[in-house]
Amino acid sequence: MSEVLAFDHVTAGYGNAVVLDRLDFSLQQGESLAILGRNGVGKTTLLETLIGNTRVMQGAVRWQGEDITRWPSHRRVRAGLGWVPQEREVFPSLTVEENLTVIARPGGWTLQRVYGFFPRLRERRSNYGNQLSGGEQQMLAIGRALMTHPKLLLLDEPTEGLAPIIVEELAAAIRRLCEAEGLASVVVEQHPVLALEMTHRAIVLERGTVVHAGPSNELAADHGLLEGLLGVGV
Ligand SMILES: Nc1ncnc2c1ncn2[C@@H]1O[C@H](COP(=O)(O)OP(=O)(O)OP(=O)(O)O)[C@@H](O)[C@H]1O
Repeated sequence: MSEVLAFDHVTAGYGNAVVLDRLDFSLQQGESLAILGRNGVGKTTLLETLIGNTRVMQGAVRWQGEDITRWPSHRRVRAGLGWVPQEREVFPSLTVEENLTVIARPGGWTLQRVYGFFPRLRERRSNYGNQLSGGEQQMLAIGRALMTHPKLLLLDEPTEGLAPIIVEELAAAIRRLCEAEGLASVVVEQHPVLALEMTHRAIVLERGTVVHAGPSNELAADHGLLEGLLGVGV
């Protein structure tokens, strides 16, 4: 396995406000990583820094051996970073099919392949974005990222506000994308147990820095550590 993504001592934030403080982590080819931590520790900011929406004051972000720290977002997307934002950002007045095709580029993922992956989107292909349930919107947001042919999916709280049965369906789809399609992923998730089920490795943030890094299954099995780091009763 080779390293595809690395944060080397990254200090980043918004304006003069520092949120990530000399943060280090790396990701191997095909690996999925959970970003855990209490509210406000910088999880979303880490994803925003990966896609190029923050100010990096120090350190470097490396993707497939290249220093992308100063690259604009669109260049990062072209280089294989697939962004699934927290707000889903589905276009409300476009149909499912238009949402999928509006930013599509030629490549391995076609409309039919996305529909094969999410049959529910095929059924809803003529519905407008604002007629979809939360779960369908999330599928559409992932489908839209797939249409940019990512090598790494960045998922910000993909199951937020969804019914438990949809959460299970989405978590299974995300796992399948990693295992069957070989996509790497970085997942920010409020539910640590679910996040650990979905990923190979996890890091835990506190005040913008990594306080724990290790295999997801080991952290999931260590209830005392999990509770100490995140304050969750499991
Ligand atoms: N656009 C922004 N401009 C200025 N400060 C911001 C911005 N977005 C987030 N912050 C601040 O950065 C800090 C970290 O926020 P972030 O959303 O990254 O944390 P988080 O761990 O994802 O939190 P949560 O679990 O609540 O979503 C917070 O103090 C927040 O107020």
